[in-house]
Amino acid sequence: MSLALFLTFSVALVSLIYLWVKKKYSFHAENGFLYDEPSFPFGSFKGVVTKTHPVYIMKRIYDKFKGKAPAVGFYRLLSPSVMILDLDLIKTILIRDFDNFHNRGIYYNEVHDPLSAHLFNIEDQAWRKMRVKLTPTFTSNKMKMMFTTVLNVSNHMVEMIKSEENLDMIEVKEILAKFTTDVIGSSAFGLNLNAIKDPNSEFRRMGRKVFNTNTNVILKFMIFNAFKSTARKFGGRIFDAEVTDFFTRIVKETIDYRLKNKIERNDFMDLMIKMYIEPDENGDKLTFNQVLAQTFLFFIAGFETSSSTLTFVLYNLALNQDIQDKLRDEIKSTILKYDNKITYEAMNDMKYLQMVIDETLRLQGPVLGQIRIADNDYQIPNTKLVIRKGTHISIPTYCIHQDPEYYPEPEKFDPERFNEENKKNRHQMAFTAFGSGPRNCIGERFGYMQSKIGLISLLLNFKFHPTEKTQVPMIFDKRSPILAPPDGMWLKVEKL
Ligand code: HEM
Repeated sequence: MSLALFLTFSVALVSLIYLWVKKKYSFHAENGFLYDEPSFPFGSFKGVVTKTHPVYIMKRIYDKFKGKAPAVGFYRLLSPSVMILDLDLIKTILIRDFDNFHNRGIYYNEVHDPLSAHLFNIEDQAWRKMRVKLTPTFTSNKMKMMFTTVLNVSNHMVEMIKSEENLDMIEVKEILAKFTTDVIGSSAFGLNLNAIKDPNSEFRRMGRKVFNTNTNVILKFMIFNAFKSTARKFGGRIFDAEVTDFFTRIVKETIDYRLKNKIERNDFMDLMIKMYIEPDENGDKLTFNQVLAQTFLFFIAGFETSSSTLTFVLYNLALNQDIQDKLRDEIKSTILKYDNKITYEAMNDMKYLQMVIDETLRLQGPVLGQIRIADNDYQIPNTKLVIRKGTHISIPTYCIHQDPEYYPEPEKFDPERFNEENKKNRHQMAFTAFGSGPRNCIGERFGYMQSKIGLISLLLNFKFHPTEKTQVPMIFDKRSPILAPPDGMWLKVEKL
């Protein structure tokens, strides 16, 4: 090829790419939306992971456009997204018009990446059927049955902390992650994992592998999501072979062992095994891969969210000693009322405990927001704006939780925001740490229960203080998919 031909070809190619990108980035303008000016190739997310956490980018967009329109456009790489700013519209999308917004539009690949085809990601009828099947796992009755198992695990955690030689500077995030790993291991897999005591716990290592993502993994996830059908065609996998093989082996061994020894434990695995071997009223059974994916989801959804919540509760209590003392007093006096026993009923009677957890979820809730995808074109009520079919929708939970219109002095930790009266006077959508509508968090009860049990045990035995390594103010770890402290959570622990 001559140089002139080569140059002509290159110029033509660059011009074509330029026009294609320009067309992509004109989507919101063409649809009449206010939008955040994108820059190639990250769209609105320039500097994500390398410089900042996506939640700060979302907050910049929210603060700039809130009050100017019910919704604003932005771009994830080249894909258009719409952030919903108005609370009434959020309610309409999540609840009233749920039929048009029932999917999240997240990449999954049943064939090449079976772990990814779980309840959080799957769509349409497959999601509906699975949600109906899994809902009975999380009733109050089921929680009550698992209560003692969780309490036993939390007692192990207390013993482990007591045996530490130096309590002046302890990294509590890792201890709490081991606690919730053991809780999920025992309640979902029926295994006595002992990650708390075992520094080489395989389960904990797998958990770290899934959540301690690096730039490559996050970029891969963004690219697969931006080009879903191509990624599917080429067998794109989010989870690496080691994680897939580990969970496949554990689930298979657990099922085989229980079936062979006729073991029934009334836990999550039991329910899955029943759905695996017994057809439902339509004659459908779950496949092994379906069982595998849901069990894996319960593991990843269950341990990191709750351990992160617990980590931040301890952080907030260390920085607010008066609130810590008040909460400990409530725990002690409530237990006295219940024959000096920590019971399911006593736990549910601790109203201040609930308020402290909710205020933590407001300030540092692990999940940044809710996502949905528009099934069909959708005209935003009382406007001419139309959200086009296939557009990604973002509900900016973190930004709403930080909005001074709903929470005056938003950076202040104040559990009273969640007393009955304040809750009643606030818009229902101003607090959505567990999402809302038919696709909300299915594990909410379990998340609260393990967080509460962990806190009751810890506060009865220890007092928590900040150290010089405790970060104030908190700047979230830019590499973490959920909100997490950047270098662990270092606190001083005083034995009581
Ligand atoms: C403090 C703890 C937790 C928090 C803050 C939390 C938060 C959330 C949020 C915000 C969503 C998205 C809801 C939406 O899009 O409307 C979600 C979904 C989900 N969560 Fe949780 N979660 C927690 C604990 C758990 C636990 C313990 C489990 C299971 C053992 C769990 C399982 C799930 C599942 C399966 C979904 C997807 C539901 C669906 O698509 O139908 N979560 N969670």
